Amino acid sequence: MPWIQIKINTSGANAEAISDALIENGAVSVTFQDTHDNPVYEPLPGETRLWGDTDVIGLFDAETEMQQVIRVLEQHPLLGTGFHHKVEQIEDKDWEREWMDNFHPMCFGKRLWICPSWRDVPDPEAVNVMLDPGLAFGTGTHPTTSLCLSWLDGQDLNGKTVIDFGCGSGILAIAALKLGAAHAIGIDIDPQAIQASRDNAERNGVSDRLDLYLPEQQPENLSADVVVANILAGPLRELAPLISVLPASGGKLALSGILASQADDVCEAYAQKFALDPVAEKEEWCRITGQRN
Ligand SMILES: C[S@@+](CC[C@H](N)C(=O)[O-])C[C@H]1O[C@@H](n2cnc3c(N)ncnc32)[C@H](O)[C@@H]1O
Repeated sequence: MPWIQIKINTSGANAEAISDALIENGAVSVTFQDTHDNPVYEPLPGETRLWGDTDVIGLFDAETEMQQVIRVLEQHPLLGTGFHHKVEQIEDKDWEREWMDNFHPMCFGKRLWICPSWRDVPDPEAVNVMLDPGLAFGTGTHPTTSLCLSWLDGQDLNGKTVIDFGCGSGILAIAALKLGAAHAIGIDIDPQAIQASRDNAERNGVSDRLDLYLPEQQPENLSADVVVANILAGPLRELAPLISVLPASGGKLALSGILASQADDVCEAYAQKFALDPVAEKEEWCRITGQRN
């Protein structure tokens, strides 16, 4: 079946918002592509973001009234009337392959790389996590995952225990183990996430140091030196009584999945038990970190 593709050139900072607008207007998938086709995005030290010049490519069903979609997109504050775009009809292809071709190794912080498991590592001396997200969330391309990865890279994790609450692909737990943590626990409500985390742990040779649980299987009185939870603001607030007691006294906490506009609400739910750091932001998302009293 043929498809209609719209390609919009933008900055890396605006790419996620434009992707959301395409999905809201009926795109069945959206991919990001470096406009200049660099095989590997090389961020400046300490910087983690999409390419400066990014093509956002939305794929629509062949029956879609594209002129109507374009009229709606022209109302978007980041696009405007007559925004620059290219529409073309394309033949069906192997979309899984297409997605894999567009997922490149990415660097977070100073030493951590997330590498698609089907690619070569750019730097064998770095801390490399080989990842295939399968059906789970967590490739590193989302700002919330990226905020958590760069925070983990900045921690001294040597010999520490880490809980990854909402582990998805296992990306944060596995990164923590590769960065020196002795033991990690991943928890997720989605059995496919547990499976993806297990596969990725094996791929990275850390499965003997990663325990995975659905919430109902989770042992009582779990505690760790470091806890990361990249879920959404609502569940983070709701689960604050449970998540707050996971870090041991003096232990560290990082929360994400939170829009910057929701930061105050989430901070309020954790402020009693934690000395909170300044909130870190990336695009419209943020990360809250702190140390347990
Ligand atoms: C945004 S993804 C984060 C995945 C990965 N940790 C990352 O940083 O990319 C959130 C994950 O949390 C899981 N999740 C959502 N609510 C949860 C809950 N109440 N308890 C445990 N996991 C939850 C979802 O199934 C999903 O895999």
